[in-house]
Amino acid sequence: MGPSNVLCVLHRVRLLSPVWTVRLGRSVDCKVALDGGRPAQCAAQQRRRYSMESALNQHMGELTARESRVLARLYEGLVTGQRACLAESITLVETQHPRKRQLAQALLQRVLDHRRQQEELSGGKPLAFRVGLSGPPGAGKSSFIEVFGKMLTGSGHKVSVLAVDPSSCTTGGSLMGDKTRMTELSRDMQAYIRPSPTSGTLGGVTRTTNEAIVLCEGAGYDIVLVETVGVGQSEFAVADMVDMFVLLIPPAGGDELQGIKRGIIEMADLVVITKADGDLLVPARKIQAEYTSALKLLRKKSKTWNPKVTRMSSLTG
Ligand SMILES: Nc1nc2c(ncn2[C@@H]2O[C@H](COP(=O)(O)OP(=O)(O)OP(=O)(O)O)[C@@H](O)[C@H]2O)c(=O)[nH]1
Repeated sequence: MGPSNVLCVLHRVRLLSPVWTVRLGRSVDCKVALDGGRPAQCAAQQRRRYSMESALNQHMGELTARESRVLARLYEGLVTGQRACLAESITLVETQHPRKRQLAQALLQRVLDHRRQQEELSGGKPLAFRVGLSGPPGAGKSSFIEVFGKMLTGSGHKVSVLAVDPSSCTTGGSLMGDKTRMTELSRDMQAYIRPSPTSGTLGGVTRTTNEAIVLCEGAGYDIVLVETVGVGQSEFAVADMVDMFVLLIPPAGGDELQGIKRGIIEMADLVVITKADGDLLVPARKIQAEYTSALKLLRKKSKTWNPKVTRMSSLTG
């Protein structure tokens, strides 16, 4: 058992994902809000898509010559996969400055248009797969992402990691997305790691994260991992933006099922019991059995997918 197990599940889910996201019956508003690039899966989604596009157009005032140059530079750099331009573009969408917000909206519009063209060329298949990863502090999320991310880049994927940390709103910076937590992956040229500071509200998490996802996809990253600390409301918003939501649970710490909000368990498509090695292997097995029973009691969300519980170790596989 190990990250490769998760990779297998991910591949299976990816095959199902176009029908699956809709069948799960989730609110897909967040995902569709800025996601004109995905093939329209139902009339309602299409309606939302058009209303978002017209909203974007309305907000776009006249750009100055300098702004147009900045926009062209960022767009060209982004779609040709330049990491510096991706970083600058994400900073732009995170801004609170009204004029820069307009520029960000114009950039997003161009990136969405580009992605739509790319998707048409690939026969309507979504170009990227989004995975949300959540768990309590210390669950082993960054260790898992490090190993899992390397495995994905090793099999030819381009991976971006967005670390959402709503607690950082007072400083405006992100504490959680510190690159030093994923040293190997941050050196990998096929991976891009980005803390995603928020404007402090749930709406802030939703907007900036959603827009950052769109930019990463526009820059050619075909797997987008969104990491949240499973202690607030932000993971509910993130769960709605992704194709697959993974809950990471550590084996130690007492009554784990009590400690995790039931609602988050209900959102999970895959539960991963982390640190299943050494002395923690036995408790990991026990928790795996508990979660397997707990998930059986929950209402089935999808006809095509049953949430799974697996265990892994970032140290031993
Ligand atoms: N034995 C063992 N320890 C692990 C494993 N994965 C992570 N750890 C340890 O668990 C601790 C927390 O790991 P992190 O990966 O930083 O956990 P996190 O969920 O990202 O933590 P936050 O950044 O606080 O949210 C570290 O001391 C790791 O060395 C594992 O697979 N096995």
